[in-house]
Amino acid sequence: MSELTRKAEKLDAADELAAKRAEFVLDDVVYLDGNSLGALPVAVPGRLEDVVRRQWGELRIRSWTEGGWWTAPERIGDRIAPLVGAAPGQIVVGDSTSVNVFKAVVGAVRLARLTGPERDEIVVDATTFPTDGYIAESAARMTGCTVRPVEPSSLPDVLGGRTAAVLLNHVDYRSGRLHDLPSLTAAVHAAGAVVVWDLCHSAGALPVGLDEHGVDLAVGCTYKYLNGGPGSPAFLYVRADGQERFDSPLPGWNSHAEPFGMRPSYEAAAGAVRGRVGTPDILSMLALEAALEVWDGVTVGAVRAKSLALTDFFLECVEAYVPEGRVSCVTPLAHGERGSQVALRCPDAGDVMTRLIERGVVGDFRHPDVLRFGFTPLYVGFAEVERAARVLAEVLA
Ligand SMILES: Cc1ncc(COP(=O)(O)O)c(C=O)c1O
Ligand SMILES: Nc1c(O)cccc1C(=O)C[C@H](N)C(=O)O
Repeated sequence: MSELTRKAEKLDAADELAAKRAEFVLDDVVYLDGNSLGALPVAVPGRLEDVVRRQWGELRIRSWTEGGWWTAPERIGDRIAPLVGAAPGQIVVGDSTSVNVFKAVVGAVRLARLTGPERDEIVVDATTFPTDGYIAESAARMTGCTVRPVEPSSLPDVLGGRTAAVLLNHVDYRSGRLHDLPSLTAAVHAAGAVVVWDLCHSAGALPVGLDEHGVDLAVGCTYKYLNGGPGSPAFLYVRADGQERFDSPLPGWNSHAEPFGMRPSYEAAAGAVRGRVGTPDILSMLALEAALEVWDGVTVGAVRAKSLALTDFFLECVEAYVPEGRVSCVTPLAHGERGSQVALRCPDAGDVMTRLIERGVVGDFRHPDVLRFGFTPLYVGFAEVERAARVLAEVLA
């Protein structure tokens, strides 16, 4: 037994989250792609069966009221809230992340213009996941703004009296770099602008502190570290003291103060409900609700501690096993700058990932040359990490 195998055994034995793995459907594949699609929680199939057969099949329309379907977006938002450091009443679940980026960015420009009508720039993280950039472009055209791309580290240099809104990713999807949410939020506020954070790669992986750091608006998906399933609905956070001024560009009837009043004129509901649009996707939404039960008794702090230990150990194993110079690490080594993934660059990354998957180690490939490995602390163990690095070294040899 090698030294690293022994170390993995010790780390697994001391892992306080180890028992959580049994709450997921897993096999002997090393699954390091939870930053794309989280694994299936054991509770989900049975819950969906009930939702379909009893709630839909037997109760039918009654489920909207008696079964709590109508209030699911806010109820599930409140279940996500503590995971991202938000008090209740500020998060609604629904629609895709892309749609919520649209609501948040247009809403942010409208908020900024209440006090600065001349503001006409939307600043966007230059390395953003593409959908955010595409939507910011469209939001800019609709609001008479221009988009200004910037590396997050240079953000303070471009902020000014013209900045209306700033859209940033908390963790970069490709490199795994964690951006400094507290200081960047403070810089945006000092310029009198409104910030929107995309939490897709941090929600459920590390502490976010939305309320603590005074974030205005945030969006995130639920199918990565929150394990809600393929295409599960996203979430939108609107800070409590901005809700009354939040003017959604998609004011569907579900966000109306009195939706069943069927009135021709629009009056926005109070609270987080104002972020809703139309009829929620109940099957996906209630699958997500069941998936979130794995968080009972788990703190985000414990998840973060294990996440850092997993990524540290993976880097240590890669360093020990992989021939020198064969890959270079794109993810920052400093804990304060690392999300819950490790990205390694190598010229033949596409082929390498195909061969890794054939050998039971699943990560993903991001164009043009990045191998991405995501570590979900609720179900990934240290022995698996050692095995992944060992197989990677064999494939690269
Ligand atoms: C940072 C980020 N934003 C947005 C998305 C996707 O948005 P949507 O849920 O609308 O597909 C992803 C991943 O798919 C992402 O990584
Ligand atoms: N949302 C996805 C999908 O529908 C299919 C495949 C992958 C995804 C992803 O989530 C990709 C992911 N956001 C990324 O960071 O690359």
